[in-house]
Amino acid sequence: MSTHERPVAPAGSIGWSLVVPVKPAAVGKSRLAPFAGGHRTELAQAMAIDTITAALACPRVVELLAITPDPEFAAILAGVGAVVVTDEPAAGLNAALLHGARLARSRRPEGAVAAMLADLPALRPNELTTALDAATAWPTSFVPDAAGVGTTLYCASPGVEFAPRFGGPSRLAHLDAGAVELMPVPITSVRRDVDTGADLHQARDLGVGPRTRAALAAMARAGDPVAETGTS
Ligand SMILES: Nc1nc2c(ncn2[C@@H]2O[C@H](COP(=O)(O)OP(=O)(O)OP(=O)(O)O)[C@@H](O)[C@H]2O)c(=O)[nH]1
Ligand SMILES: C=C(OP(=O)(O)O)C(=O)O
Repeated sequence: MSTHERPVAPAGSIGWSLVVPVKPAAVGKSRLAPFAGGHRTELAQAMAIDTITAALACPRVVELLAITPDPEFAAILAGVGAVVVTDEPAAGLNAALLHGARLARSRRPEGAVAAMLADLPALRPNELTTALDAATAWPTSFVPDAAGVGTTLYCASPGVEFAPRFGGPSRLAHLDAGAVELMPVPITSVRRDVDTGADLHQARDLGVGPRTRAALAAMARAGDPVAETGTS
């Protein structure tokens, strides 16, 4: 467990265990390769660290479990305050999330559990608070990604089965499974996932965290077109 100082949740609010999956940076964010070139690994790591740092600043997040098979990156994530979990059973995203959620519930049996993707570099802690507070009204709920196709946050209230269906058109998969779409609430930064150069431009305009800003500056120095002009 980290000894990092955490914001204090107001009395009466529900605390969440947040499970955040992170692929090894060397293979993750492959769709950014055409735009980030040699900076892709650095950028993928920077976005994950900014996402996790912002989530840990949300007072509703009691514990953040980062799931990664990458030991070097695990040490960095532990350094910013995450509880690091190994990627088991190494059977893809939803299996890793189920593993993380089981562990979260073994640590906090009555707790609420959510899964959030690690590619939200403009995440605002107060907007995550808004989303998690809205989620407390429903057994299961989710936040669609900015494109309205995927999902960035999936939430299961205390005692409710945690059954994430991330991957591809997961908005529809979560709706089909009976999860409630948390819209419309002002949570632009929770929806702003980054898969492409165009997404990166949008996130930069919203305001990314310091690690991502530094990675973009390094890309700009190297003459990367997205970092310099925002074109994809
Ligand atoms: N621990 C873990 N995290 C995963 C796994 N698959 C995906 N993720 C994470 O889940 C989120 C969404 O992943 P994807 O969209 O599949 O992959 P990506 O790395 O974001 O991007 P692409 O390589 O361009 O598909 C990211 O935070 C990934 O790091 C997995 O098998 N294990
Ligand atoms: C896995 C997902 O996200 P993406 O592939 O867009 O990162 C998803 O939206 O379910």
